[in-house]
Amino acid sequence: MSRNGHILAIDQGTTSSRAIVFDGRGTPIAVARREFPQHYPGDGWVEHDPADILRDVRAVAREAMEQAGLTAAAIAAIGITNQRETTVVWDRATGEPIHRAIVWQDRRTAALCHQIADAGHGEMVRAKTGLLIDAYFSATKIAWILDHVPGARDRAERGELCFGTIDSFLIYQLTGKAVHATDATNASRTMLFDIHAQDWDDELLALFRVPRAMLPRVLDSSDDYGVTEPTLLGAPVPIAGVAGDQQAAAFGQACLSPGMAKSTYGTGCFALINTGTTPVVSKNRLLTTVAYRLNGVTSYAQEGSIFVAGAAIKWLRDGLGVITHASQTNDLATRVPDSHGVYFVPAFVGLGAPYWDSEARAAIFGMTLDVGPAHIARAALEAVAYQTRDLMDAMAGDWGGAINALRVDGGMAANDWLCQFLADLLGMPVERPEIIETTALGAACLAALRVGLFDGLESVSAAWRCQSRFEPRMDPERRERLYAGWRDAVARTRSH
Ligand SMILES: Nc1ncnc2c1ncn2[C@@H]1O[C@H](COP(=O)(O)OP(=O)(O)O)[C@@H](O)[C@H]1O
Ligand SMILES: O=P(O)(O)OC[C@H](O)CO
Repeated sequence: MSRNGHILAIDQGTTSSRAIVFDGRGTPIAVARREFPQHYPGDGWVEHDPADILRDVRAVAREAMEQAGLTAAAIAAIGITNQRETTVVWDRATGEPIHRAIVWQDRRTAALCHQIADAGHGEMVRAKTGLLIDAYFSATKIAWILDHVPGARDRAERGELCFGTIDSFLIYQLTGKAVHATDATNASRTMLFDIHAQDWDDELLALFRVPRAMLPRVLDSSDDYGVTEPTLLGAPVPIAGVAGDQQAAAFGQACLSPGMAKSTYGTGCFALINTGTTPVVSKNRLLTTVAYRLNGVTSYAQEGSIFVAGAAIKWLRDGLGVITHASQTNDLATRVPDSHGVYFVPAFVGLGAPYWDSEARAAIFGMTLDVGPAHIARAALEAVAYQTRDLMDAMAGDWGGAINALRVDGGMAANDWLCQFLADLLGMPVERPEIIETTALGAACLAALRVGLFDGLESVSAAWRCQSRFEPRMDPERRERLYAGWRDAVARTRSH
């Protein structure tokens, strides 16, 4: 951020809510974070209590401001970024949710999705939304709430209920119920939004049985989202930037021209490549999605979503007990010359892109009696790199042009060994930025553009600085041999 003024970024994620204050040069000066409870009320069901989310977002926003020693007068704007697809339905008059939020990971509508796909709607959905019919996206989650909360469907038809992803729910609440809006990146994850026409689509609304009256207005990612209630920070502050977290990360990584790619390693892994103002339809089961929309002009991305990355490391810690801290995997991996032929396919909740096999389950292959914790830890890290290679090969096939480097971020990107192995396996440089909080930075940049702290996209590129660059070192023969072993292991976990 080139001029005076600070930006408050709110990053509402799957397991925690964060608020980060950025100074005028885009440097984070204060961070507050709270974890909140996950609810698993059924097999494959995952819910969040929107009241927990709202309470924590308010709290972390104030904590970050206090830490930074700032009042609302010093904040030029707020940027919001969020876990995507997660669905909230609330009462327009009171703002009260009528059900807990159904989280993106929730599989309860998988059977409904199979039915809709079997009825032959896949092509139409794909052509309009860029998505594959899957329980991951919001559409069938909304329908589920309308079908299971008594009277909800009629009330939704009458316009008494609002639907929103988490961004939209927060905007509604933080503006004192004044604004019901979302941005184009979040809309593109609902399976109800035509990414070419940039509008909700009647054919999709009819197919998924979602009344138009409950939908938010779709604005640019850098836009006027109203002002916060004075009680939040002591005075009203404009909300000026909004994007889904993976799109915000790509923006914060300055992936602003075609062919630039990022991969975020948190609970899951999400790789995005900017394809410019032309949406590229994947031949390799990747998603086409909105990267950002500025001044009414849409930039698109291709996305590969992997459901388990850091979650496998968490499982080594909490499930298997072979480590006490995730960062120990770095040392364990260097303690052995290789994984001793062990492959760990972390399909704990099925496989995402490019396989989309929700019935596949995790497995560890190739164990002999001399395999120890270091080999397993190494295999778990390697799996993250192999899955990224799956995505990057698919992207390269669709994209056609050169992908010169992969920019990485997220909690796992702190692992040097992983970054080096990733570069080796991709045969491509891997770049880690100085500011690892790229998701929040992206939301801050979007807000900064709107309120004039940034002049244009060049300022976003200038704010990105490389901290470490990992060059590929592995010989190609070894790289391909290792990767062939992974492909074989994946084939053995597939459900069909
Ligand atoms: N040094 C590390 N090496 C490997 N994995 C790590 C390391 N640090 C964190 N992780 C993993 O990264 C994840 C946390 O990343 P984070 O970006 O905070 O996730 P999220 O935003 O999805 O909650 C955890 O699953 C953790 O196991
Ligand atoms: O909250 P995260 O970082 O796990 O990201 C979740 C994604 O947006 C889901 O699509």
